[in-house]
Amino acid sequence: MVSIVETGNPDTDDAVDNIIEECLNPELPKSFFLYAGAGSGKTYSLVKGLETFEKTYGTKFRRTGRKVAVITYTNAACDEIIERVKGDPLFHISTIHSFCWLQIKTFHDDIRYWLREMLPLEIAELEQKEAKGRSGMASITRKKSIANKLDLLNWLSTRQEFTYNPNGNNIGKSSLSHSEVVKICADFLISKPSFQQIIINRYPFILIDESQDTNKYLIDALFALEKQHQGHFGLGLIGDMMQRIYGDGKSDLGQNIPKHWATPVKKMNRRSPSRIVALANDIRYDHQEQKVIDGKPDGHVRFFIASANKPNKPEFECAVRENMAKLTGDTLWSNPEEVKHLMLEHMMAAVRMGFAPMFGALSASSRLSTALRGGDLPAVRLFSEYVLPLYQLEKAGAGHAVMTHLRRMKSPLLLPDFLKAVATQENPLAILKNSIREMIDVIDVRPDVSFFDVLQCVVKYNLFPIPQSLVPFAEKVESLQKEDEPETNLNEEEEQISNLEAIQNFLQTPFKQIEAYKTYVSGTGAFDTHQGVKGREFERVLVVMDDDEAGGFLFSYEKMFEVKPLTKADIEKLTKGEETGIDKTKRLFYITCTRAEKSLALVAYSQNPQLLRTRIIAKGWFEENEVIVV
Ligand SMILES: Nc1ncnc2c1ncn2[C@@H]1O[C@H](COP(=O)(O)OP(=O)(O)OP(=O)(O)O)[C@@H](O)[C@H]1O
Repeated sequence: MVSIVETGNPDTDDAVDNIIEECLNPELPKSFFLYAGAGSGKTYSLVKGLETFEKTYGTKFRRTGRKVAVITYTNAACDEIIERVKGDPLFHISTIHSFCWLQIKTFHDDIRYWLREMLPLEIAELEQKEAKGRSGMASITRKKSIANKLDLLNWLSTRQEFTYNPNGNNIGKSSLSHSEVVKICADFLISKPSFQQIIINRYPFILIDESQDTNKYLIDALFALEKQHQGHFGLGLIGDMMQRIYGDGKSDLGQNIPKHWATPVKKMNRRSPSRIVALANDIRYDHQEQKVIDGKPDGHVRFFIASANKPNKPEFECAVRENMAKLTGDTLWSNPEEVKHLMLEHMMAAVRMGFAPMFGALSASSRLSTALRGGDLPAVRLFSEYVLPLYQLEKAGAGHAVMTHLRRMKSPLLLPDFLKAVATQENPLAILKNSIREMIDVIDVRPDVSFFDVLQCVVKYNLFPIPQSLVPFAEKVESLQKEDEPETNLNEEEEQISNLEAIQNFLQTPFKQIEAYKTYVSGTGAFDTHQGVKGREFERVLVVMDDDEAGGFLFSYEKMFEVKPLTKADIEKLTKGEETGIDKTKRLFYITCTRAEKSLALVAYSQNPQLLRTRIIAKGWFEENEVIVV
C-alpha cells in the first residue's frame, strides 16, 4: 500500500548548499557527488553554488581568464541555467557534446591519428562478425560499412580538418559522429598530459548535472583527471541513478566514490505534493525515501485505463482532463494548453498536435532524425524560422518587425546590391511588398496549401535564401542559405536518395502544420516525450502509456505492470543478472510521475484493462479509488 510520508523540517537540506560552497573554493578545489531523488533541489543547489561562487571569487577568477564549466544534458537545460546566472561568462554552460567538441576542435592531427588507430579495430571487428554471420541484410550492411571505413582510412592518410555539429546529423567524411566526439575527448583526457593541463587551467571546476546519463568513458576519464590533479581541480557530479534512461551512462556510478570527495545528502522533495512523493517513493527500487516539505498539499493522482484498440485516443484524453478538472477542482485541467502531455514517442505527439504528415515524411530518413527532432533541419527551418514569422508579423500588422525580421534573415531583397539596383525605380520596395502580399495570399487562400507551393513563392521573389537541400525542388534559385545541409558522403548514395525522397514527400504535406511543429520542438508546447522532460516540472501532468502506438522495444509498460509476459530474452537477461527493459521502463515512469507539481493523470492503453487494474492495485502503488477503467 501507499506509504505514509512524514513531513520533515524544510531546512534539513540547507547544509548541502554550504558543502557545495566549500567545495567550490579556487584555493582548494574539492570534488563532490550529489545524488538525490527527483525534485530534491539538485539543480537549485547547483545554481545557488554558482551564484555564491560569483559573489565570492568572481572578480579574481575572471581576471585569470578561467571559467567554471557546467555541463547539462539538453540545450533546454543549458538555456535555463544560463538564464539563472544571467548569462555570466564566468560560467561555461553547455551540453556534453558541445563541451567535448570545444575542447578537441583544434587538434585536427591528433583526431586524425585517433581515427587511424580506431578504424582498423572497427574493421577487424566487422570482418570477424562477417566471417561468423549469415548472408542477408545484416551482411550487406556490414560489407558496405567495411568498404566505407576502408575508404575513410585512405582519406585519412593525408592531413584533414574535421567538423561537427552537436545539434545535427553529422554526415560526410570530415564530420565526426556524436559518439566519436565524446570518446576522443575522453581518450585525450586519459592519454595526453598536456590536454589535461589545458583543461584544468581553463576549468578548475567541472560540474555535471544529470551525470547519471553522461557517457561512461568520459566519466571514467574525468575521475582519472580528478585523481591526478586532486587539490587543483574539482569535479562535481549531480544526478539520480533512478533517472538514468540512456544506455550510455555508467551503471555503477556512485559505488566507490573516493574518500576525499564530499557526498552531501538531500532528503526533501521540494517539488511535489505528498501523494506524488509517496508514489515516487513506491516506484523507486533503491529504497531511498524522500520527505515532503511542510505546507505542501496532498495533491491528486489518478490512473485511467482504456483498451489499446480504443479508436479515438485524443478524445479519450480530453475526457480524462475533464475528469481531472472535476476531481481536483482545478479548472485549468480543462484547458489542454495548461496540461503537459507526455508521450512515449515523438510521432504520438505529432498525431495529437497535428503535424504527423510532415513528421512522418521526414522521419522516414534516419539521417534527418536528430535535426528534425531538434528543429534544426535547414529544409524545415526555411518554413519555421523564415516564412512563418514573416507571415505572423505581417498578419499582426507589425510592419517594423517585418523589416527587422527580413533583415535578420538576410532577405536578398534587402541586400545593398539589390537595393542599389532598384533605387532608381519609382517605388524601390514594390517588389518586396508584392512578394509579402503574395506569400500571405498563397498561405491564406488555400488552407491545405503545401510546403512546395510556399517554397515556389519564396523562390519566385527571391524572398529568402534557399537551403541547399531544397534547391532540387525550386526553379531559378538565386541565393543559397549559409546553414546548408551537411555534405553527404558520396559513398552513401542510397542515403542521399532517401533524404531527397523524404524531403520531396515532406514538401507535399500542408504548410499549416509548421506552427504546431515549431511549438513542439521548442519544448514550450503542451506535448513532450517521457524522456524529453528530464529535469523539468509542470503543474499538471498527463502521462500517456501506449506500447502499441509507440511501437518501440526499449520500453514496455505492459511488461512492467505484468500484463504482458516476459520474453525468452528477458528471462535470459534476468537469469544472468542483467538489466531488462522493465527496469528502464520503471525509471522512465519515475521520471514522468515526478514532474508534477500539483496533480498527475496517468493514461494507459492496454491489451487487457481489467488485468492491468488488478496488477497495479496489487503492486500497492495506487489505491482502488485512484484507478479508473473505461
Ligand atoms: N532550497 C530551496 N528553496 C526553495 N525552493 C527550492 C529549493 N530547492 C529546490 N527548490 C525548488 O524545487 C523544485 C525542484 O528543484 P530542482 O529542479 O532543482 O530539483 P532536482 O533535484 O534537480 O529535480 P530533478 O531530479 O527532477 O531534475 C524547483 O521548483 C526549485 O526551484
